[in-house]
Amino acid sequence: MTAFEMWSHLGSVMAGLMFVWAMFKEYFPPQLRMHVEAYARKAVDQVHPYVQIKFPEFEGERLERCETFTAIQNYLSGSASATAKRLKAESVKDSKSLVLSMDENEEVVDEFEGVKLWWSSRLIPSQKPTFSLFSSAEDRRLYRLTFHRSHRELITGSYIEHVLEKGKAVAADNRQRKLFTNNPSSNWGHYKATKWSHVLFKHPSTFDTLAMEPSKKKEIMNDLLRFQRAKEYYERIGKAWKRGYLLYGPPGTGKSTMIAAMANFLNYDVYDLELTTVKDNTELRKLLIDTSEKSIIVIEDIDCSLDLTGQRKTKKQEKEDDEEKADPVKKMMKGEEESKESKVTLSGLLNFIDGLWSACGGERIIVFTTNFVEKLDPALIRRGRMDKHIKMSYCCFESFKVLARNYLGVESHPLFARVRLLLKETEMTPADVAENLMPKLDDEDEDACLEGLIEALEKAKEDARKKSEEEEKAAAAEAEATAARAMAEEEAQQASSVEKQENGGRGCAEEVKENGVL
Ligand SMILES: Nc1ncnc2c1ncn2[C@@H]1O[C@H](COP(=O)(O)OP(=O)(O)OP(=O)(O)O)[C@@H](O)[C@H]1O
Ligand SMILES: [Mg+2]
Repeated sequence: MTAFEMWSHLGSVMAGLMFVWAMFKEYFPPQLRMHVEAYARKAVDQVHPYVQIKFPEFEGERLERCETFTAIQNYLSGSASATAKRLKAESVKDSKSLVLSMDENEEVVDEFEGVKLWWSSRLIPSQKPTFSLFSSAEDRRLYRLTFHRSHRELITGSYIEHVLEKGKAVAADNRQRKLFTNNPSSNWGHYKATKWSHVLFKHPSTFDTLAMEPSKKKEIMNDLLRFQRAKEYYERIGKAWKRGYLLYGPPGTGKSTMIAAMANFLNYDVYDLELTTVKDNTELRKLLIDTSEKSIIVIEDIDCSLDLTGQRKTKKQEKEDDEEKADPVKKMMKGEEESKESKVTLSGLLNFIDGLWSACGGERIIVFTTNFVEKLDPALIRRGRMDKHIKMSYCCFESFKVLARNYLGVESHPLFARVRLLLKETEMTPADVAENLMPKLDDEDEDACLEGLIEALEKAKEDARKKSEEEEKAAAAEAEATAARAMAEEEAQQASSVEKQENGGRGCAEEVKENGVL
């Protein structure tokens, strides 16, 4: 029997005595009875000065697993595995490793701000009669917290909150991260259908393996860390706990790789939002509300997903609209066509980023990627919406060194000097450099790979030189053609003005003549 069960027993005995006392109290005069009652209660409190709180595993009419219970289980997993003698290993939903919790009737001691508390685990047997010696599925577990009544305020005020917060943090560290993609809304109505489908997120990219200028990389990592730790700051300034990143640069410079590295660094889920399958702004809103905290919401190639640029109608569109009004058949056909297209608008997206998102909890990062930053509407990427603009550029020597370490395991090599020079003179994406560094044959060593890369760089340099020569030639030819056109136009203009003068002279003469006649 544990110490607290002894206390509980003593408490029950005292309660029993109180009951007996109540039976006989009728025989005592009221004045005396009040005095004796007060003394009796004080005596019970003296011998049992502890308060207990129960946290059941299931709650509500539908007996859903209580989040508080799971948080306590996670919180206690550390101290339970260190001190409890009998443990239970359970695979908790979304957890990547087993959670160790104390077995029934075990007890662990915890300390908070110098105050000692006791946690125990209990099993409440099912009410239904059973002949099994083992616990049945109907049995319910609970955690019981016991503390001295003098600490009631501290425990109910801050300790329980501390336990839940820490428990959730343990769960977040231990959780299996997921990559979500949105389902077409036509499937949403189906039985058990969800707005998002997920797979386990196991991308190997990290900031360590990401090829990028070290100072730029450090800056991004610091920015992410600052964001992650800034819960109180965002609360204080009254802003939603969110941050927007715009990654732009040519294809193959590592935009998608960077998103994976961010997710691994922050331990967040990733929601890959495919805008072209989202029918309208209402659907967009529903999807975004359905995302969880600690997540990165990604919209790749934003310039291709939507016509986010010119929102105003052109003259041609206005004319078409007028024609449609006059012709109902044309209007119907256009309606069908439009319904096939995405009707998510720039304003819908901006409303979400600014307003709605702010209302649905915090710790979310949104990342937009594009190959053509200049095509984007300035309203979409202004600071505040997209807080940080990150340019992903062609491979520099520092980036190459990271790739050489990743792909070949070499930190330095005599051929590095040549690579450095060539990378300064030509533009090659990290994706192409990586491709060239990858051994093509089993027996290809680092020398062969580096030589292959040098060859590719030299070829790229030569191609770029030829291309620029051709461009120069084309530009010169174009300039020549323009000059010739301009000269021809000038000549034509001169000829027409001479002709006019001649005609004009004749006109005057005729006039004079006519005047003369008059
Ligand atoms: N900066 C980088 N660091 C490490 N690997 C990179 C980097 N850039 C590209 N790669 C490699 O090239 C491949 C393609 O890169 P990634 O998909 O990230 O490019 P992207 O910029 O997203 O291209 P796109 O604009 O076409 O989507 C990656 O799988 C990765 O192996
Ligand atoms: Mg990409």
